[in-house]
Amino acid sequence: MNRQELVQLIRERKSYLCIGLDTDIHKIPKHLLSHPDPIFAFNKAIIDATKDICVAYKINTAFYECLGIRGWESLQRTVEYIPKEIFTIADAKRGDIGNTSTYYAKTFYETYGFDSVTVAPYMGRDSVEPFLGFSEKWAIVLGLTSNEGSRDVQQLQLDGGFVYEKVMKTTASWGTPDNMMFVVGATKADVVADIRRLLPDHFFLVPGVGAQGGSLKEISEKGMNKEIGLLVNASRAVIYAGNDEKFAEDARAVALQYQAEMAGYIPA
Ligand SMILES: O=C(O)c1cc(=O)[nH]c(=O)n1[C@@H]1O[C@H](COP(=O)(O)O)[C@@H](O)[C@H]1O
Repeated sequence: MNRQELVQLIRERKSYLCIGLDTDIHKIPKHLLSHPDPIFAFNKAIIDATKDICVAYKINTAFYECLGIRGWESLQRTVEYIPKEIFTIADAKRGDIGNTSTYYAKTFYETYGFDSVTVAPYMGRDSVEPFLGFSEKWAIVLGLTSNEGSRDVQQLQLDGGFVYEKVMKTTASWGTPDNMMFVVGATKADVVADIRRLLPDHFFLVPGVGAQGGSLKEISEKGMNKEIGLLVNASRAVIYAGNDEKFAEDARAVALQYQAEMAGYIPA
């Protein structure tokens, strides 16, 4: 999916909601466990219940990889089930020497057909560039992450800024706002306006609302650009809103609350 299509989808749906399919076999409703593929059964119900109000689904591969071959099958069924007009993110946080990154990129873009993959930029230019050479595919690079540990390295002070600022500015020069986005944690709303000034045109993937306590209001007010430029992810707060037969309905109700709030922040 290209940037124009993504922006149009956001405007049509008045939504920049990304739903995180962090589907944990231990947390899904018990009645699904008799299904031949419980993870897919859960995801299918969530997708059916929310596909008209979100613009992206983020599949965190950890929850699938840990189940071995069956997990990869659930992942594949899920990504194939997501309607083509919705942006898909493989949240795999990859990045290695160039030769290996090329095969990570092929895995997620070609074998599984995702629109994007999350990438850790620590190994530098040759580890990120292989994710940028595919038409209408996106590398979503870790910028300032939502977790406590972001203080350990990302928020260290350098001459003239923080490590994360240097990393984001440098990494941005390897791609364009048409093939690269950045992860900016919702829990870091105090510096989002500064990051937006540094990178006025890029999309930001913003995880950390809901279970991690980030503010949708603050992130929206400080992080939006003229093309909206935000995908705000919620995983647990949406998908585990309920835990019985009506879990998908409960997920929709929470997703609708986010969407309604987002509609209020999108300028006419
Ligand atoms: O890259 C990510 O998606 C990510 C980056 C980050 O800084 N913080 C973060 O929470 N995430 C992911 O976003 C999701 C957040 O899940 P919830 O806290 O349940 O909404 C998880 O899949 C995390 O792995």
